[in-house]
Amino acid sequence: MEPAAPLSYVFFIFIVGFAIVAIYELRRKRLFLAHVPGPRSGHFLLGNLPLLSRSPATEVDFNWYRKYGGTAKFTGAFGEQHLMISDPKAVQYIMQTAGYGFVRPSDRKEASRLLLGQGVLTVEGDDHKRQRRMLLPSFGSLEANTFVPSFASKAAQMADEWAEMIHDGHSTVDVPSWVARATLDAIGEAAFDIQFNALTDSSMSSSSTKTRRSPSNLEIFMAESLGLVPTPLMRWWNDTEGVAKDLVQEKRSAEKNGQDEKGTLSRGKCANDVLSRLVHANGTADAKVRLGEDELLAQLLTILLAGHETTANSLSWALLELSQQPHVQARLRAEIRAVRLERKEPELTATAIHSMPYLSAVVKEVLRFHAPVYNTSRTAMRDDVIPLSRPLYDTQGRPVHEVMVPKGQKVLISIAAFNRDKDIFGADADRFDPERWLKEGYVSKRAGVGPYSSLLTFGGGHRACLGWRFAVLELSAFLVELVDRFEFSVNPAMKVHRGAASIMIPMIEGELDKGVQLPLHVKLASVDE
Ligand code: HEM
Repeated sequence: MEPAAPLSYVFFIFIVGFAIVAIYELRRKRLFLAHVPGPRSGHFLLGNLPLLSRSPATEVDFNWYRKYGGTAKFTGAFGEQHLMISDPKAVQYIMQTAGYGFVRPSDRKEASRLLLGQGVLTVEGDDHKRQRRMLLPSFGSLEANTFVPSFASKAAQMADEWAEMIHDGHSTVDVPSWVARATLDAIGEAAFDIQFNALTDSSMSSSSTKTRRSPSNLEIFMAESLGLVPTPLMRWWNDTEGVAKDLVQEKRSAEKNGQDEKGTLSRGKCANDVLSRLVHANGTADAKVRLGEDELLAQLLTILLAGHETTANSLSWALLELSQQPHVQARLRAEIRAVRLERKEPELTATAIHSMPYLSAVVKEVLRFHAPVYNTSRTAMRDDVIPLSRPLYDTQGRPVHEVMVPKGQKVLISIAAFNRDKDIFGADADRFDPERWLKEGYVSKRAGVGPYSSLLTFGGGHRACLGWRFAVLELSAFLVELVDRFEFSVNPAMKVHRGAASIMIPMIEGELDKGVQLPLHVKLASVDE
């Protein structure tokens, strides 16, 4: 009888086999993208990832858009080739036409699942369709409109605090730390009818972006290596190792108890807030589509995470832009005051906001120019062909109007670069100018993938942001209250840095270690303006 092969041989054969399969797969994928242009790989192990992770947010996206158009390949960890795409037709195909043919990468989903549970942000396919169908009615325009007075009252509460801080005619306010708390209060009330009282409790700094910073090579390596662990193994790890899961569970129980005290979850009472509406809709839905208790609770954390820092950071960027462009600020203030004077309403309403075209143009331009979610990832579920609006050229200089991608191809959709596309937003797309939205036909409507105008800021297709109407109205309500009362300016010597966290945060050059911050000068706006 032959002696059993020593374990080391088996291990060696396994490693060699694994390496052969991996190299074959890498080469096969490379062939697909042979004619796609892109930068040289940087780091020997991590490719272009250190450049992408450590550059100011959106800088690489804009450089590659200028150099290669809306389609470029780049190198990820272990030599794997990725696509960066902002070409409008390609984005439309990936996010909309291909249905669930392109999904969120499984490693990212598992990380989100740990944090959020099985909410609409983390599930795919039929589960996603079902959850989204249950959620959609709670996020309609009528529903969002009802929250305008509540958004405005949170803004007014913050404005009162700022007014108290003004001495000798002005004050310096670190905008993100305030707006993070005010928008947390706003989403708490609108989504759950919960008073977080973050504005009155300054120790409750809600912004998790405070602790985020640019990752080291080791951190990038760890994140990418995690992606190589098969999904079932990660799931097993999550389910059994469970420390993080316990934490999430604790959160869920706390939320559940809070809601149960009011009888909202258990009785399905239909109050105004998103969660109550959802619970009510769920209670009356067909059993086949109804969300389980875990799924319901997962939506809670999802909405809080998806809907809070995004809006808070947009507001910071909006106030920075207004500080840098006093003429835009003055024109906006004039419109706000004229409409308020004419309507003489005791509180701000959605109808008043809808009768301010310049406000709408400013909000759109801020969301275009400073999209807080500046990119999003997808993985191809099958070999596929992505159509392009603008051709690439093969080695013989022949135009190619589509890109063939293999199953498993990772795609980074650059929301930021899409929002600067000159074919959609005009030759001056790199300039902040709300005026473009007021000129009939200036912004092309052909790129109809996003839910809000021609922007990709809220994603698009079947996974488009559910809370975009809330975000737009919340931003508008805050701007109305703040710009009516204050004049904003900025120290021209201060260089603002577009911080690359998972969302884009304002930071200050020379003080990046302090995390998110944006000190602006604030004084009471003259009443005669
Ligand atoms: C300026 C503010 C906001 C921005 C820029 C933003 C952006 C986005 C983007 C880009 C996506 C799609 C991500 C992808 O396709 O991978 C998304 C999804 C989502 N957003 Fe927002 N969002 C904002 C505010 C909100 C608010 C206020 C809420 C809730 C009240 C919300 C809830 C959601 C949910 C639930 C999803 C997941 C939708 C799905 O997967 O079907 N967002 N958001």
